Amino acid sequence: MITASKSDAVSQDGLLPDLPNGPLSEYRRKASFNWKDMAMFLEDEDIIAFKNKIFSTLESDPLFYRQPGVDLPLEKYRELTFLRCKKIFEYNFLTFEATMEKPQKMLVLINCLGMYDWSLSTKYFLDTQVFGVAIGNTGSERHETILHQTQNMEIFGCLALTELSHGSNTKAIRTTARFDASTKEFILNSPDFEAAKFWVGNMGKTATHAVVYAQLYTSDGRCHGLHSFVVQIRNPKTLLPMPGVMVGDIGRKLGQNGLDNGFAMFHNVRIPYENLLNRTGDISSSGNYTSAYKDPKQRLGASLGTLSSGRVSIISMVVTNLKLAITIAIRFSATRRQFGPTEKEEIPVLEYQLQQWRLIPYLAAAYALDYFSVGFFFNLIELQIGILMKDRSPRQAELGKEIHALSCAGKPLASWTAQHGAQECREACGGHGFLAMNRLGDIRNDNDPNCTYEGDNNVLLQQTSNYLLGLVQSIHEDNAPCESPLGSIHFLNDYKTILKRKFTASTIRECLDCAVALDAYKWLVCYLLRESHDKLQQEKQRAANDFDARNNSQVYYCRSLALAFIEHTVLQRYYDYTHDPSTPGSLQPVLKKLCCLYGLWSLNKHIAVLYQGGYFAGELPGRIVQDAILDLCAQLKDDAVSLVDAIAPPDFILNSPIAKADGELYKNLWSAVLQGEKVLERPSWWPEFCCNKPVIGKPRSQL
Ligand SMILES: CCCCCCCCCCCCCCCC(=O)SCCNC(=O)CCNC(=O)[C@H](O)C(C)(C)COP(=O)(O)OP(=O)(O)OC[C@H]1O[C@@H](n2cnc3c(N)ncnc32)[C@H](O)[C@@H]1OP(=O)(O)O
Ligand SMILES: Cc1cc2nc3c(=O)[nH]c(=O)nc-3n(C[C@H](O)[C@H](O)[C@H](O)COP(=O)(O)OP(=O)(O)OC[C@H]3O[C@@H](n4cnc5c(N)ncnc54)[C@H](O)[C@@H]3O)c2cc1C
Repeated sequence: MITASKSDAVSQDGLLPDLPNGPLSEYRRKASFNWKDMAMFLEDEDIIAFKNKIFSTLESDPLFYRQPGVDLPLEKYRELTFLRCKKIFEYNFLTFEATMEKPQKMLVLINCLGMYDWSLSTKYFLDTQVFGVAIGNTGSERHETILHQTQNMEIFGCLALTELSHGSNTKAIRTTARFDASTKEFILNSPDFEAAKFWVGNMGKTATHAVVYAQLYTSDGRCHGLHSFVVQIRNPKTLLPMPGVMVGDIGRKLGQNGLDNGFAMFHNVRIPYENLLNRTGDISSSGNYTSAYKDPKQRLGASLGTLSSGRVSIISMVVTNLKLAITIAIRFSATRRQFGPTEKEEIPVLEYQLQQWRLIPYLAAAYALDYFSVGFFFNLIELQIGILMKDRSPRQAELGKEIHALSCAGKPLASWTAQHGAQECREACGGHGFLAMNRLGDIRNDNDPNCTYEGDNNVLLQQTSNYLLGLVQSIHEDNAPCESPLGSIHFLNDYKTILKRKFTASTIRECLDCAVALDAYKWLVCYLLRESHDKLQQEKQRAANDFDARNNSQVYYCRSLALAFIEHTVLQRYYDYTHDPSTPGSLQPVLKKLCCLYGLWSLNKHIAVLYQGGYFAGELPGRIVQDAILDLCAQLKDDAVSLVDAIAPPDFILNSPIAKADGELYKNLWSAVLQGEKVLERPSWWPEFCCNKPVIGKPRSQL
């Protein structure tokens, strides 16, 4: 193990306490790097100190005490989540000034609270950020008071776009907001129960205000499309519904049950006309409608633009889940022994090639996607600054489009990777992975809706492929370069040359250079772009309309294109980072291995297309890619424990007895089981067995 220099060690020790000795120590000794060096490379001192402050505050507050795996009744869980949310307001971990100084702290706070409990994190951020950002992005100065009221919890917010019968198809939202010139108000109506707002987080029990998306009608009866409005739905003094509002809770979900998702119907609800969030379209007091966006399609895009910030943040949230799950599975696998070369000696299950192949690629994915998520968040901040500064330059517009395209594929890639990873980790921990107290079930179930909310993954991917297909014309006209603010499409300028390339590596050793996977990805994206474009043209000739043509070009074409494109982007960014000369020499070898493993493992899922399109030929490419994956897993297995140590939260936050930092798997699990409520008591219904014996074959009357 390589150790830190003396001065580094001093600052590290304050921020990153030593991990306890125990059954994990052997793996820790075998690591090729110092986990503290890694932790301090991944995040700077200020961020680590900020995380420590959040974690230690929660741990020392009795309100945040919890027993692993305890299933609270719904009402109790909602109440507790609300009380904790209120406490987060009191702690005020992140002031406005601190956010402005270092915006990424917002993401850190979302994730730290999420690591503790996602219901708490989403509750808090739906109010303070999702509601707040929607107002900030699409409103104007006249809405500032509402933002202030949110910050000190005078009011509580939510974002209501989805309706009972429409979610993805936002154009078809049916709630109406009609301007009444006589009173200078909008009147909101839900035409019927199918147009009730539905699924809205915080709306079930707590929200007093909602950003409501509705079709705007002027008094001449013209519809100007989807706009957003601030609507008061409950009285903040009583939490009772406002006149004309029917609001309720949609009930128990598959996860995140501390959060109250709700519905609302509006019956002639009057709001001042100033409550229109007027960035994309405005109405004068006399009722004249104006908009800078003449094209209704562009206007729709602009009013939905605010969703991008949620999607970008979700990428980081799901990577956090992957980090939690993989920490649990790796620590468990390093301490769980099963079978061995001799009857006397059993080996940790992490020593099995099969276990390594199931887990270590997810560890690599956690590192690569984490890096992407943070960098991409900075890109979002740049976009946000432009929005707030009212930047109307072409670059700002292009940045919005590129972030939309990347987030519409980034969220699917990351949320699915976390979802599959959490399930693999659950199974990798065998039966103990299925015990609620070990938390893998909660991680999986709380992660799951990320595949759906802020846009269904499969629907969103179509936005990314649309963006790429829109570039085909410039690609064919050589004098119109493919350019974008973040550079994600620059490589398409070499489209024609890239398509002529073939896989040239002939040994496993050559494949261990990450550039091999990166080159293959460049070819894959170009190939899928060409094939998707051709497929779409063929379908257009065959199908009755463009709608059918597009739908029939998704499977194996546009969908794969969007995923390959985002995988390429993630890999390219991670490659540049791990190969940067400023990356410490002591960490570079392990980081490069992670990069290479993530690249080859992801690429391996496209192997059929690589053969189909002729980039791979013969049995060698497929074989050496697979052998290289196994080789990298074997090389990384002694680093795996230290790699999770560098990203794991403290035990109190991780909250999984099988994965505590001391590695005392059995002692911790046994003690958690014995501390369970009534664990050694006979059941209260014991006489049902002992006295009231059944008469076999004769059910008793229930009366
Ligand atoms: C600092 C931050 C902190 C944040 C802190 C986070 C905390 C995190 C807690 C999260 C907790 C979960 C909270 C769940 C909250 C919900 O789930 S809210 C509800 C979310 N609902 C959705 O996302 C609905 C999904 N559907 C849609 O967004 C859109 O309708 C679709 C599917 C993207 C487009 O549908 P369509 O009718 O086919 O329209 P389409 O013709 O493709 O689009 C029109 C144009 O607009 C453009 N466009 C559409 N959307 C956009 C956009 N967003 N941007 C730019 N352009 C766009 C299109 O690209 C297109 O442009 P052109 O191609 O014409 O140039
Ligand atoms: C936990 C949770 C919290 C939520 N919070 C909020 C919130 O705070 N505010 C809010 O407004 N909404 C919220 N939502 C709603 C969420 O945004 C929607 O569920 C989401 O946008 C998907 O819409 P939908 O449920 O109507 O699915 P649908 O659009 O009905 O999709 C159903 C299925 O059809 C497929 N499909 C649809 N269209 C196509 C197509 N064109 N091509 C191919 N397949 C297609 C989809 O892939 C999906 O599998 C939340 C949802 C959940 C689960």
